[in-house]
Amino acid sequence: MKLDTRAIRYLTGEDWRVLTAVEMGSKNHEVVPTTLISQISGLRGASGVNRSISNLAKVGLIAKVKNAKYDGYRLTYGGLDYLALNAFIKRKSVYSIGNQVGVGKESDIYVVADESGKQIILKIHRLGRISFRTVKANRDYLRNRNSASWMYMSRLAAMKEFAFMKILKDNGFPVPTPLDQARHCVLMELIDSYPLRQVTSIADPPKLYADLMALILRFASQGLIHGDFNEFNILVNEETQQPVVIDFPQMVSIDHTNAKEYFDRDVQCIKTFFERKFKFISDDEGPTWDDVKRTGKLDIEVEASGFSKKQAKELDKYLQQVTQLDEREGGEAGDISPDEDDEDEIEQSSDVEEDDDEEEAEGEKYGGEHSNLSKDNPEMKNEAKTPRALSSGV
Ligand SMILES: Nc1ncnc2c1ncn2[C@@H]1O[C@H](COP(=O)(O)OP(=O)(O)OP(=O)(O)O)[C@@H](O)[C@H]1O
Repeated sequence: MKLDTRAIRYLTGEDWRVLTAVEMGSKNHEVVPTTLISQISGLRGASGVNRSISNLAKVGLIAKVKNAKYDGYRLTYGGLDYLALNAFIKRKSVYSIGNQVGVGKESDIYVVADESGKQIILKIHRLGRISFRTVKANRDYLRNRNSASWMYMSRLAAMKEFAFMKILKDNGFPVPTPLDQARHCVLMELIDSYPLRQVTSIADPPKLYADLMALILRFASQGLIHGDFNEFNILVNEETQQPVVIDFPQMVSIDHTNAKEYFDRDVQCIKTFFERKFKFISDDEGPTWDDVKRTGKLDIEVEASGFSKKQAKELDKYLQQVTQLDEREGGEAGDISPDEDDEDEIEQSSDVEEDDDEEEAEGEKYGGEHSNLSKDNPEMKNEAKTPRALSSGV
């Protein structure tokens, strides 16, 4: 799923209203009927609405869907991306967009720039991209019998990530500074470092190991467990050797039912990695659950930030299902975007751009591992220094 922003500057005010109407309509309609789009958009005259619908479908922001009872449209990931970007542009958080620098299992990472030209990171959450070739019942469950569920879950992941990053940063943890959040997207400080997995020179592995274990304990003392603390989510600066932790949608409280399991897994991940990569085995066992002494309660305080306990539970339930299914499938869950997954329902009209080849190629690229495009392709990193302006006005 590529972020193609070429059309953003050509959308008219009416197009934006219609796009927003499709988004609103999809909250309770899997396929939003044209009449409803027209009604929500508040635009007078069917011709204007139809023109916008056709414009939006042409650039793949909405897709026509044939339903048993009626025809209508649904928002695509591209459409949701545009809405989020537009919110950032209006708030002056984003001015231009650069290159993709990372692909996670459930997100895309881009370098963007604000109005002053400062480079920042845009993380687009894409939950539901991993769709499962298992029984349809699983897919239906994951989607809550509603295609809007991938949008909702991706938004929850972004909200959670932003809320946790904020409270962690405010409390002196080494995490990127969170800058803004809209829909399923988060803006954050760009850390000029590579994931530990890719860093070639670690001057003092025992020291970094000790620092990371101390960090796991420090999180826990504040009531939190990262839950995915591994060589992909720890960025290490090659000069200073300082770690910065990223990726928070799976963070849990030390009071969570599976807290001990997650804590032990975080510790074990670091141990295994250091042994494999640096042949380093520590003399001591590393921190255990018994070492955790609560001195703070960021897990409770974060609830006041706009990401509620109820939302945390919903996301947690979804992520647990995904993990279980992934394990059952031996980690070979297919990478299929919601856009592609609904393919059989989509009318293959010239109005709808569905680039299947591209999706397949991307699926291979993810291959269960992260590929940091900037590291592999230095040219891309340079290109990212001249992000493309998004809005026409400026
Ligand atoms: N703030 C940042 N600064 C620099 N690079 C970043 C930043 N955030 C993410 N990245 C890059 O993007 C990659 C993916 O980011 P992240 O781990 O947040 O995505 P994810 O989809 O949650 O990954 P996962 O597959 O672990 O679920 C990172 O490995 C890193 O290379």
